[in-house]
Amino acid sequence: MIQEKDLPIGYKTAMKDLLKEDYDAYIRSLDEKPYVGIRTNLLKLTPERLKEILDRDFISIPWVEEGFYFEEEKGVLTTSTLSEDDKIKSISKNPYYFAGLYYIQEPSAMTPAMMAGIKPGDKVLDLCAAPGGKSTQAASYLKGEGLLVSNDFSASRVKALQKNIEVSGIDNVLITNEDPKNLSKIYIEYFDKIIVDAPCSGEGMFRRDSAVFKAYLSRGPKFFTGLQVSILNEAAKMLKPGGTLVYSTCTYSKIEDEGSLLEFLEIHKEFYIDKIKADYGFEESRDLPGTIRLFPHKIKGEGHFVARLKKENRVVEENKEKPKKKKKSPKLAEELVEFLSKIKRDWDYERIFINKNYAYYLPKDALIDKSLHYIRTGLLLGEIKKNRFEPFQALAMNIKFEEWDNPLNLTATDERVIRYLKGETIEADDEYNGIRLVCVDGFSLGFVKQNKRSCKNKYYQGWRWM
Ligand SMILES: C[S@@+](CC[C@H](N)C(=O)[O-])C[C@H]1O[C@@H](n2cnc3c(N)ncnc32)[C@H](O)[C@@H]1O
Repeated sequence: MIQEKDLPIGYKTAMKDLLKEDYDAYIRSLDEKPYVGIRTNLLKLTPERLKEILDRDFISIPWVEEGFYFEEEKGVLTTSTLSEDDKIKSISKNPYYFAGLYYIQEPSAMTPAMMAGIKPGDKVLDLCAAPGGKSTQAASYLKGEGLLVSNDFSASRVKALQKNIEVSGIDNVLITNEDPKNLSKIYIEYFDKIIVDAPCSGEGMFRRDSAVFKAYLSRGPKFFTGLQVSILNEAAKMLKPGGTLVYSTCTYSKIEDEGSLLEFLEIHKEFYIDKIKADYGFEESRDLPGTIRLFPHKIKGEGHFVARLKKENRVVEENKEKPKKKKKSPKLAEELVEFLSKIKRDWDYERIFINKNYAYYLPKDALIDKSLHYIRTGLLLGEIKKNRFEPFQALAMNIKFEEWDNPLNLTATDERVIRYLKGETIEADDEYNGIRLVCVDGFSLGFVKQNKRSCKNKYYQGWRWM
């Protein structure tokens, strides 16, 4: 636990200036445990259904309809010391978590994507996206329509982003690992909504993550201001006129928050602040009205800063680009077509893209440019092998129960669920030969290759329950 005496003098002075008479209440809040939140994956179920299925009377997070406090686990998410039974009940080891029914997210961190006003059909860019909290939330709001481009600069962090997107069953997505400068050369005025959840000094996360505090002591806020402005500058180029840009940080530092925004607004006269109401205990910034701070002594959540900007609308010149010639549909391997025909869905075979034997289902009408480093172009369906098609985990997570003819549907309390998630061979109740979808209470978990009753495990090794 961090104590006042550990805090750098410069930080304390800045916080006293920011909080005035509330400073002591803020310091006291550092002694309290942080809140843990879960957010319903609206692609898979409603918040009411999630409550029912988890059989808990959760308290709602006031500012995010689909978010709940997970009171029992207020504090650190350690499961290594728990018994196997208690682990299953915990939020991060529950089979429904593996089915992608919810995302574990700090309650304040649910605010920025919600403030972006994302609607089905929008083109959304999440520019600093890893590990994927805001991206998975944005995809929930898109409801499978439109496009999500989810980017992170860090090659290591983008792996967690990819996993979280795939577990959530998202298909209308491009995942990139790029410097925003490269993206802005291609996606010119392309997006309706952009989220810049910027790298920051993390002052709002001190009580939650001691590593953030240590990093802060070595770098401090100034380091991040220039970086944030440079990211915002690239975002500006990619936003459509009339579009919305949400900038957020998990820091209180005015040098970063107001500082970066004022510098940005000075350069970009075409942007203005679209006011966020200071409801729910949020605090309006005195220096930049219409932007808000979330403080742990005011709300049940950690520290955050959120601003919503709009780009002025103007008449855009008609796109004179010649219509691209329709590409000839690739001749698809029979095995792939046969497999996809088992899933009750109207596949648009022209959207299937094969790269080195890997088959992807591309998002509709998405701009994809060879110069960029894509980690995923749409939904990774699987691999075309000699005389067979090997479906992948991402596809399984995207399939709905009713789309598969004879899923192996297990209840959450069936011991085979955890054995399956651990990678073991399990026995089915009925005989079948071939690839079969495994579900928990009607939600997909992965595939098995069944022979009579024996089900060879196809659950992705890197995601196993431990
Ligand atoms: C606050 S975290 C993002 C958290 C994420 N939005 C979420 O909700 O899960 C900031 C991210 O910015 C990334 N980052 C750092 N420099 C960047 C840059 N120049 N361009 C894009 N992303 C960058 C970091 O790798 C980090 O993942």
